[in-house]
Amino acid sequence: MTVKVTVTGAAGQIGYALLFRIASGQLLGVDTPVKLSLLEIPPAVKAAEGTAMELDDCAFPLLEGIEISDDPAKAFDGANVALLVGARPRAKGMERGDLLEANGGIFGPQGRAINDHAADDVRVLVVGNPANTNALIAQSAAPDVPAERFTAMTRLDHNRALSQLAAKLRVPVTEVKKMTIWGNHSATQYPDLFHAEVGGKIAAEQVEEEWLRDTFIPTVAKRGAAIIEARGASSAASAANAAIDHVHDWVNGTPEGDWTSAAIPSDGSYGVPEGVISSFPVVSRNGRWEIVQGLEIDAFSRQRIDASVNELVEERDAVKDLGLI
Ligand SMILES: NC(=O)c1ccc[n+]([C@@H]2O[C@H](COP(=O)([O-])OP(=O)(O)OC[C@H]3O[C@@H](n4cnc5c(N)ncnc54)[C@H](O)[C@@H]3O)[C@@H](O)[C@H]2O)c1
Ligand SMILES: O=C(O)C[C@H](O)C(=O)O
Repeated sequence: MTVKVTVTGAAGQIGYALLFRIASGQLLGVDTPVKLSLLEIPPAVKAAEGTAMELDDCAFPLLEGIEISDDPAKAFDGANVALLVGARPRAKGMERGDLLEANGGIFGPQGRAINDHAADDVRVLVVGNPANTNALIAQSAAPDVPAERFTAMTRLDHNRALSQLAAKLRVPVTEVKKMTIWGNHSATQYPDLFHAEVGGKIAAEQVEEEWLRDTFIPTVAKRGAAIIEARGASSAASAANAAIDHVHDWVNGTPEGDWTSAAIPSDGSYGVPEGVISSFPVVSRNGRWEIVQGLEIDAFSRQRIDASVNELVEERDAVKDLGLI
């Protein structure tokens, strides 16, 4: 059956890195035909049309059609997968409240359009920052869609953590298992090496304590800013790659004996207040994310998880005060 994938911010740099991979079958598998729906704001529709021309020019066997719109109701009509990439970036002099409010004006209406027009099985991944709280805004505007279908992306942080650890221990990334990113997709996130394993042994026991605390955690947590500094623009191909990984695993399942990271609505696990969209260790079974249960959390990890979750609670309270949820 053909799957309709809606991508917002389709003319942006992540959109450009994402759409061709979706159309080639990397999002859902090489047996699944896709229809793409591109949502943009009016001044960027022409650029989206240009990208659509290039998609046509690839003659992808799986790509059954492309629609372009500036109307969320049309763009999400019948969507099975919604990738919410377009967001309002922080401008000079903008306070955090202004940023949350500006994004509320995007993710509220998009959430409502998903509620009213998307397919019953819609799965939503929010990439646009601040991703966790934007996902919460969209979710609260979509009361008829099960809350668990709204997720935010921390898979890029997860992949960054895999790569940093593998380089440190000089092993292939495939040897690193059970990595976890906890909390917010922000500099407070906590990449956890106390449950990660390399060669079947706990990763934290294979690195120096100082490296873990003073190099690994800040390198992963501040990698987004380091990329902006180096490239002069935020991560795009790696962000698109992580979005592909997230949806692919959500739909197709995570491998046995391992887990991944995704920001999903909390059920109260690990002391994270219910409803907050926080990153957890997760597996996907039968098309649903499940939080990995029963991990022991020591004092070091507890403090860091709490710091990031507190930031999420503050963001939630701020958007509540603004009437956005
Ligand atoms: N979660 C993550 O790991 C992660 C990683 C990298 C980037 N990001 C975030 O992803 C977002 C997109 O990044 P980018 O580099 O593609 O940005 P970009 O500026 O290149 O593109 C954003 C696009 O979104 C469009 N847009 C804005 N408002 C829209 C709306 N209401 N509806 C539809 N489209 C809209 C813009 O016209 C633009 O084409 C940013 O918020 C960025 O911070 C998140
Ligand atoms: O866009 C950003 O602020 C950075 C981005 O979220 C990233 O992690 O690369």
